[in-house]
Amino acid sequence: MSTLKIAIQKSGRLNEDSIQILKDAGISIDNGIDQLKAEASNFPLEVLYLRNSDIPQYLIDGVVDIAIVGDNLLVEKGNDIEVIQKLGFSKCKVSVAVPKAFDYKSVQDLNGMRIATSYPKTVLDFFNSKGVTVDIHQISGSVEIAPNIGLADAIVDIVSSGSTLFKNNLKEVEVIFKSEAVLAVSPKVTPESQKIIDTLKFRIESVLRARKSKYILMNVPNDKIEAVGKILPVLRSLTVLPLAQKGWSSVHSVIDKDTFWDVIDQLKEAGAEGILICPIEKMVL
Ligand SMILES: Nc1ncnc2c1ncn2[C@@H]1O[C@H](COP(=O)(O)OP(=O)(O)OP(=O)(O)O)[C@@H](O)[C@H]1O
Ligand SMILES: O=P(O)(O)OC[C@H]1O[C@H](OP(=O)(O)OP(=O)(O)O)[C@H](O)[C@@H]1O
Ligand SMILES: [Mg+2]
Repeated sequence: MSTLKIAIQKSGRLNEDSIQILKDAGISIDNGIDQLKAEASNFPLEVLYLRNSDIPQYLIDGVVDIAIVGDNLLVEKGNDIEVIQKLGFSKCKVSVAVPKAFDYKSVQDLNGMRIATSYPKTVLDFFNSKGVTVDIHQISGSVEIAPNIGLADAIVDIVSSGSTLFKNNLKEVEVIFKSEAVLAVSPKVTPESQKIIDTLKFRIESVLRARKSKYILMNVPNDKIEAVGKILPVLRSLTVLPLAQKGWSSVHSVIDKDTFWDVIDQLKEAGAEGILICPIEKMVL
């Protein structure tokens, strides 16, 4: 059987979450601290630990079959590298920011200005689409300092909490797009590798689904089950099991992790008691 080659970031913001998602998908690998390559012990997968910024080119060349990479880098690369799964971590925005004192009204205000960035193609495409001409200064890091040292009038960089902008006296004025870590596939992938990719994707989907959900159990008087059932969004139907105490049942379901506090209040009002919320490890539909 052939082995799938996957690229993940060697060190940085994506490294730990990338390894964790593979582990949660049942694949055991080392953390890449002292090595550039590792074989999974229980899945046909070879992991290459690379610089995030080098990964799009490795995908294009077919050096790796698949990768976990920041979507912003695929956008910057501009080739049609297929994204098969958004992974829900390393969420950020690629934004335009200007000094706080800049009286910004619209993107036209940046016509003829100098923009510092690590993402020149993204910047060019964005301003071209708005009919605005800018002068791009490409730098590879510490972009937010550029306006303060007179290198640029504005910047395009990654924004997450906004604290780097704040500390450098800048304000976000345009969000070009939102990014997160994604699973991307090489255009040169072979049919044999594709089969392993399908298995891996299936596992990762189950992990992501489980991360979004909680398992909920509660005791409900039998005459209130219908009312409780209306509150619970269920996969197929509720699981209802009789309790030792006559007239009561144990009701089980799956709920969205972000909304369970709201749902719990409604369930209590509808007559549910002894509510338990548990994590779900995997969820296969
Ligand atoms: N502050 C942030 N919050 C959330 N996600 C971020 C943030 N900064 C960057 N990211 C996302 O994480 C990815 C990796 O960022 P990181 O700073 O670790 O690496 P890098 O400087 O792009 O990479 P490398 O040195 O590996 O080439 C980025 O491409 C982006 O998608
Ligand atoms: O909005 P915030 O939460 O402040 O995050 C944004 C900052 O995070 C990233 O830098 P990082 O910390 O990865 O440093 P780097 O430039 O050395 O990669 C990015 O380049 C911004 O500078
Ligand atoms: Mg960074």
